[in-house]
Amino acid sequence: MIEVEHLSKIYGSTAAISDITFSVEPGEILGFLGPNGAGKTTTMRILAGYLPATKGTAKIAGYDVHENSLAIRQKIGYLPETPPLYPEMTVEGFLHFVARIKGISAGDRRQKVEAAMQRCNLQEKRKVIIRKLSKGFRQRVGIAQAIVHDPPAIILDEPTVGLDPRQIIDVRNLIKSLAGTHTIILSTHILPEVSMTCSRVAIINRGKVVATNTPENLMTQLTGGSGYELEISGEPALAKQVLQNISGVILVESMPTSDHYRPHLRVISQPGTEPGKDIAAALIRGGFDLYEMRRVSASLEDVFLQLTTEEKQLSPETETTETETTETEGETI
Ligand SMILES: Nc1ncnc2c1ncn2[C@@H]1O[C@H](COP(=O)(O)OP(=O)(O)OP(=O)(O)O)[C@@H](O)[C@H]1O
Repeated sequence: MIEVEHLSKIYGSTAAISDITFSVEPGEILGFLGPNGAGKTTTMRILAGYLPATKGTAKIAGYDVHENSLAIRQKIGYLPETPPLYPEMTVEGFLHFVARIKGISAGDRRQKVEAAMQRCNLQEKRKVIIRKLSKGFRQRVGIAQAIVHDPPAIILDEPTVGLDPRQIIDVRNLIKSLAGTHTIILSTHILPEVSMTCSRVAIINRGKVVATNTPENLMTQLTGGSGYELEISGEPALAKQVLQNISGVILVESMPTSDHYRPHLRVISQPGTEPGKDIAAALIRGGFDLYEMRRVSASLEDVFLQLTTEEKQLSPETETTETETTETEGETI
């Protein structure tokens, strides 16, 4: 549904994004995760047809976003970081206005606006002036304006920024409820947002996509699976030898402890294996005491930090050398 190929954007001498390639399958929510300045907003704007790329292509529902920027606006709903609202209008009045400028026929408008309000749980606020709404409700109006014409693809740029914890949960649930019938790309710098909301994640850092996968696979791929932490007695080097021969064990390493503590070991196991029972049995057989054994798994945070600090890449990326382009943009509804 969304296909991005070798996309780059250069501002003067700054490469905001550099040769990025990814796709979003119909009905899925892709989290576009990266730290501040990584290039998320730039990518979202290009996808929404508001900013030309320097190089590469982006297609939504088969349309090139640059060559068909008018047609593409019928195919997408876009929520920029700051929702484009008219604060003096009522919720219902504003959504009717948006429906009209998005080309919905007069006969269909009422039904489409009702459907968007229902989806975003806004019926009780229909007569309220937008200025008087809480930030959470304003964000729901922002999402309602993005979906009022029932677009197949939705682009959300940092949709929960500035909301309180309760509002964040509401907006995330709303986004999840849109999956299946819509294809969604959601940019965020918040790690839990992707594991809670998205079926897949593309991690972007310094303008490059450094990994794309499900959150679970990313963790497995980068850590070689989950593992165990052990507290034992005896000589750690000997224990390592014993443990390294167990089927399913990839790596055994000593964990730093001060001298007067018992040795601690970390055992990394192959994805899909559960060698815990064998580990315990081998240690006891080998004459070691096992004081503690804990299951540990990497968090998405570990993966993110690894990818964005060491710039470790799961797939090779190519550098681009490009020159400056001019930019024309105007963020209207
Ligand atoms: N109009 C512009 N002119 C020059 N440089 C820009 C412009 N817009 C963005 N940049 C630069 O491009 C890079 C990517 O910016 P972008 O806003 O896309 O990142 P982001 O991931 O959305 O970050 P944030 O979460 O902080 O908004 C940054 O280095 C930024 O300073």
